[in-house]
Amino acid sequence: MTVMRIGPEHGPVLRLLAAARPAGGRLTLAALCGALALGSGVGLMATSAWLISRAAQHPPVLVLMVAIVAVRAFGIGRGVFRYAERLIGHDATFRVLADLRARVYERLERLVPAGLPEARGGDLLGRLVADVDAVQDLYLRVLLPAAAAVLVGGASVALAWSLLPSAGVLLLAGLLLAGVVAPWLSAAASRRAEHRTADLRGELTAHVVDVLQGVPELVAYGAATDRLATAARLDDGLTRASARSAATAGAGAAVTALAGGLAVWGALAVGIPAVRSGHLDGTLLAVIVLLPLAAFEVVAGLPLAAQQLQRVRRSAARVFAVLDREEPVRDPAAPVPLPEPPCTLRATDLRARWTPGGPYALDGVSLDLPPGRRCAVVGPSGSGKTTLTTVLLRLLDYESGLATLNGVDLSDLAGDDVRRVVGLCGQDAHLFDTTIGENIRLARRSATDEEIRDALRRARLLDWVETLPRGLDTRVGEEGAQVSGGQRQRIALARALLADFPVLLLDEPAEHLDVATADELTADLLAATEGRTTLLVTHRLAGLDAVDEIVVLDAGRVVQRGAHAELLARPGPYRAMWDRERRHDHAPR
Ligand SMILES: Nc1ncnc2c1ncn2[C@@H]1O[C@H](COP(=O)(O)OP(=O)(O)OP(=O)(O)O)[C@@H](O)[C@H]1O
Repeated sequence: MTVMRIGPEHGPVLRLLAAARPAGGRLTLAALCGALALGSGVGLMATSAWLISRAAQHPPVLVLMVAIVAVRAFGIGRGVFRYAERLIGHDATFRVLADLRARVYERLERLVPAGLPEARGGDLLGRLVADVDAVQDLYLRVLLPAAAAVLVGGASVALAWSLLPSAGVLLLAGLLLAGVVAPWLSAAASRRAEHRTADLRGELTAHVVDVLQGVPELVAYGAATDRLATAARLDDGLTRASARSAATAGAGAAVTALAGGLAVWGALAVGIPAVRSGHLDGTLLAVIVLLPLAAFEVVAGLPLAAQQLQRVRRSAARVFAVLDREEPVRDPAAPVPLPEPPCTLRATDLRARWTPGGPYALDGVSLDLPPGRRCAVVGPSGSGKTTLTTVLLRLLDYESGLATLNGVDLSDLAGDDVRRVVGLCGQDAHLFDTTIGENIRLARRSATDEEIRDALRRARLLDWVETLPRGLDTRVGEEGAQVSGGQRQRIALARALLADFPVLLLDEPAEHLDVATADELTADLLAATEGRTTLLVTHRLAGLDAVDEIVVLDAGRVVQRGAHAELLARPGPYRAMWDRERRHDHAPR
């Protein structure tokens, strides 16, 4: 049997169903338990109705025994099956969600930084958390209740029909009104509101994250009021959309209650004449009258489910938009195995840009990094330094020219393999809210405390760590907030040193530090990387006499290259940058 392949050309709901295929068995079992729970409810009502009527005739108690046992069984079964349905249904759903969330996260990892130019952090967070959460409703609140409603609704109609066909027809009509027409109307009325809800929630999360991250600037510039007003406006929109959804849900519930009431009256209207004419046993009248009460419980959740389906559709579309996003760098179908170290990284005449048709951020850049060589790339802001490291890390494809690792084209290697050999310590290296030791151990889980100390020693931070009462176990706070900027960068450097990448890229590691701290850090990291293949991106020139070659970039092109002394010896951009830096450093403050 061929299984239909579901892909991006299909709707989001169909794709969610396909995503649940591995949990199909569990979901079916949950649906069955749900149907048995609702069926027990209907059975309980019908049997109790008969029992009460029959008991009023004072028959021998043995006549009632089977019904009494059935009432007990249905009563217990209702609770047990409901519990089993919740347990199995949630277990299956959370497995599907965990898998989906992991897929979204993996895709985000591959998309950043070039594949999501317009993305906002909060919106992505919303997609990863709230939207993935929202799709659980498809399984728990739409599929399972709908499956149970079809099974139990059908069985209830069949039971009513077998007792009195006209009561069966009335029950069927009522159930169709409450279980098909009301949900359809609810879905139609709430489609816009539900779609707006998912989008507004994403916008509000993005805005709130943006505001929270910028609290110091907003307070300093007195701009908080404006940003809070925008948050309040988005929140109002969300409240209005939610109120509309709630009103529609209320209307759906009202239609269901009305249909249920009409079905009870209808059953009375056809049942009494049937008893009078002898077509229905008097003890069964209570059964056909009370049966709709239980049967309508089966469809009561469907208008809300139809509404939730709209919400799920929108959230799923937002999740699939991330999953379908084209990767900025495509791994080859059959990647070439990673060459063994020592490694030579070479770039020849590289041209690369961030957007197709946009300006070239790198326009003919060549670079040679044989084992042990240290190069610095300098140049004004926007000259393409970071773009070069991004290409060498295989996070952005180059358009022409060639970049090779031991002679193998980077494009023939898997990106993850390249990043096993070429490591980055960036200007905003992230510190996790844990201890200094754990932040460094991230580079190598098996590292011993002694190896971590050694990395810290090379990053010139060990003396400071040893003065701390808790040493390596000192917590660094969120984003390293409890350590200074210089210490943060040194922890990141120690991490990169511990990882022991054959080729190390350092992208402006001293960027956010004051001049004295920055120069000290640069000197220390140059001492720590002696003899290692290193590319240092910087716009400060102090200390660069220690590297083998300096490449000067401007507007994506190499405008000068050579050793520090050579470049200073002749007029040119490097000497102009150097003179500017000196003047700035010696200017009175
Ligand atoms: N993620 C990105 N998406 C789109 N364009 C980008 C991105 N990153 C950089 N660019 C563009 O590429 C060009 C080179 O930027 P790049 O960040 O490489 O310069 P840089 O020399 O590292 O600058 P700085 O010293 O300020 O970090 C710039 O015009 C910049 O606007």
